[in-house]
Amino acid sequence: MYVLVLTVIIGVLLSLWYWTRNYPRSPPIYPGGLPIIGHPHIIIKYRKDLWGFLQNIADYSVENGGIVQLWAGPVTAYVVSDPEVVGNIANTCLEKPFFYNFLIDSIGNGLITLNGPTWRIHSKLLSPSFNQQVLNTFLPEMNVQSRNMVAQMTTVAGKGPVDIKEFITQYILRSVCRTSLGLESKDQDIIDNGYAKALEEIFRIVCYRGLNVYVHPSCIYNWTSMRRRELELVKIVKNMINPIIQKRKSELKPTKMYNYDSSTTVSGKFKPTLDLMLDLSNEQNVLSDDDIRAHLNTFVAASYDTTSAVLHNALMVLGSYPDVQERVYEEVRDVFQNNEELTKHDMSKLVYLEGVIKEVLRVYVAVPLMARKIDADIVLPKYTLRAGSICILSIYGLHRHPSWGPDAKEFKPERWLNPDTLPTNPNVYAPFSFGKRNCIGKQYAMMSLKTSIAHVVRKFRITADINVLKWRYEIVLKPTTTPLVNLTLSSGDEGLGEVSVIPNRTGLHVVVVVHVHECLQGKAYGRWTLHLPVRLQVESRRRNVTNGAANKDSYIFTSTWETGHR
Ligand code: HEM
Repeated sequence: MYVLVLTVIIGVLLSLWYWTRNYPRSPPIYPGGLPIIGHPHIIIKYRKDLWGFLQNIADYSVENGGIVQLWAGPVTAYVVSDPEVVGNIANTCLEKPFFYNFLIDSIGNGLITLNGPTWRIHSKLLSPSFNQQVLNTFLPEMNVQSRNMVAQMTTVAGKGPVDIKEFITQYILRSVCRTSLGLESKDQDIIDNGYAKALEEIFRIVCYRGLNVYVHPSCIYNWTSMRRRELELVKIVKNMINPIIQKRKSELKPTKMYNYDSSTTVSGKFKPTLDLMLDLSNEQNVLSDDDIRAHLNTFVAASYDTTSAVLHNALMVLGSYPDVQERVYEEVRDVFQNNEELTKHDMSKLVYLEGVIKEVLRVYVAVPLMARKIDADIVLPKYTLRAGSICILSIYGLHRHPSWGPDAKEFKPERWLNPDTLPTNPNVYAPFSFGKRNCIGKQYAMMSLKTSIAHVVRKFRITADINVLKWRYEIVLKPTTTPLVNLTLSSGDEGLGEVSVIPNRTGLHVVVVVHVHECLQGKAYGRWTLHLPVRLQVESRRRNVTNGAANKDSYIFTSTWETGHR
């Protein structure tokens, strides 16, 4: 009798499973799924190379008409790389799936995790803090922080292959913490040593939980040492950020500086995002202290990993493609001229650099996947995506879509210079997502990347090889090994004093006086690119470089250029 009942139950479950998986108009199923359980065992098998597994699924989706289906028990997920379908879902499904909630427990409910009408209201309220007029006021701060990063990099220039990650992450953190929290330089330690490190670790824990199904249920997760550590970190973050909010509140109240117009600024330079939020909380009573803390944490967390990964990739790419680097250098030199800082007008002149950044974001995509919850059945020409399922949108797949042409996988910044060489369908490019929930910080990120890359390229010649790197998935794609770069000081026309060129038997004997920048004093060695008023052959090589201090802030370099001509 029992055997009969058991057989009937198993039979019903299997039929249910078969029916739901092969629901009429269901997309193709990714191979290897087990009845009822689905695909989790494959994730466990590939846990050491999760990115390899995710790439396989994305490729399978491209090869099978742009959609593929997977499941874990009752949860169905579609991986979509068809540009039309991705566009449709990004615009119509605005809710995030359950695993985004893991972030709420730790950093609060900010724009990334909010759903429904609250997201709509907060998103509308916060967008003014990222409009172009406000971003322009952040530019001087980005220049200052870029110069600090360059000065730090100078200490390792000429010392062979080095790891520059710390300089990059500090640049990103300091700029974003100062522009969003309004922290002054004296508070630098709070940023460098406490807040950011705690947020970074929280993010790592949340990411681990998201990728490991067995710690999804709170009843299990709450008993883990990971959760205990997470709670400690949450406390650290709260204890740091609450006093900052309270202090700023008390500073602003007496002067009634709340009204958010871009002319009133903290320390006479810019107005941080925190001020806008305090204004909204004071005048309109719409944001609580908890909301403010959640939004600030979200901005720092959302920008830190992403923008530093892209900046790192961009510098690696420049080091791997010397011709591209040379062209960026020429453009940057023309735009900077003799100035120390880039202005808002300079931003639009850095056309080639913008192409390079866009191509880095396409080929070395920072956020390769994002997810949405499907709230009502979506009927597509071939398939129906069922309500209650999760949709993984493959940005990685879009960026390799056949409409990019046969060279889709190649790094070619030139394609951005001529609109005719770009795909006609705009949906195949989405490094910052698209639709209504796209990245609020995308202009901020572009401005920060342009400024920092321009400052670095102006000062250094970079050598690296990005093609040796392998990648791991942690929401943001990161290299599995430490990427190393060679930095060599270069000198453009800035700082260049008198130049005398004396022809000799083998070529040209060049004597150059270089006025050395403050931060380079005592370290002016390495290779210098000299842009002479006369055009030398490309194959010119410089040798016999000698240097000696002429006075406090200039050096004399003498060198012989073999031109092959006389
Ligand atoms: C190169 C750097 C960046 C990249 C590649 C990037 C990418 C993305 C992507 C793909 C999303 C969609 C995520 C999803 O729907 O699951 C997103 C959302 C978001 N990003 Fe960024 N981001 C970058 C920089 C920034 C910066 C600098 C900030 C803030 C200062 C920021 C704040 C946000 C926020 C708040 C959201 C959630 C928007 C919403 O749902 O309303 N991001 N970003």
